[in-house]
Amino acid sequence: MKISKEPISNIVLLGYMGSGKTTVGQELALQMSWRHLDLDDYIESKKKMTISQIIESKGILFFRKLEQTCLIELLEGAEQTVISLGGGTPCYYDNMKLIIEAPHTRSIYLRANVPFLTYRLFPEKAHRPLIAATTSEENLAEFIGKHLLERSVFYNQADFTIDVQGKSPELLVREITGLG
Ligand SMILES: Nc1ncnc2c1ncn2[C@@H]1O[C@H](COP(=O)(O)OP(=O)(O)OP(=O)(O)O)[C@@H](O)[C@H]1O
Ligand SMILES: O=C(O)C1=C[C@@H](O)[C@@H](O)[C@H](O)C1
Ligand SMILES: [Mg+2]
Repeated sequence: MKISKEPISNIVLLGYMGSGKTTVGQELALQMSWRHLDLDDYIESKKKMTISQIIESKGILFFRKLEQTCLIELLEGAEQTVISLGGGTPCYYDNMKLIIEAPHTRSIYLRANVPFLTYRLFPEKAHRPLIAATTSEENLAEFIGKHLLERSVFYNQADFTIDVQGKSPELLVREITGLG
């Protein structure tokens, strides 16, 4: 965790798909009267395409490079801002280093377990290109289990971790604003 006498002026939310980064980020920004920026939304409005369309037409590598460019743009301009990342953002290139070293910025991992993510994501898989093709909850759980294990190495580098299971967005916002 960084040690800084400067006040925190940005919060970055990270975690697996479906952990609530967008939902909690919106609520947190509202409560703090800060700006909310969602990296997936930023990419989509910049390219005027959905993430699914970008990955389908240009490929995953193009998307990951674009994601890093956009991450840097958001971090550079941020002040009193809550930034909700995409699920994979911290796990590519040196993105996690960029997040950790961003000035006046606190990173928070919204952690959820495999059964919870499977339950939440299965009905919503259609607009999430990495899991859209999974055919059953069992297949999805197996995919998430392996994927989360690989990604946790990056997520665990966040300044703070909060477990999200069974908590409303409002309760999560209270936990986040109560962090030291
Ligand atoms: N704390 C919560 N309580 C109840 N439902 C929630 C909560 N957080 C998120 N949700 C719901 O879970 C789903 C996924 O949430 P959300 O889109 O915010 O996740 P995400 O982490 O931004 O996912 P992605 O990485 O795909 O962008 C949405 O239907 C949302 O309404
Ligand atoms: O977990 C991931 O790799 C992704 C999550 C989404 O937020 C999007 O950024 C995209 O669908 C990729
Ligand atoms: Mg999101």
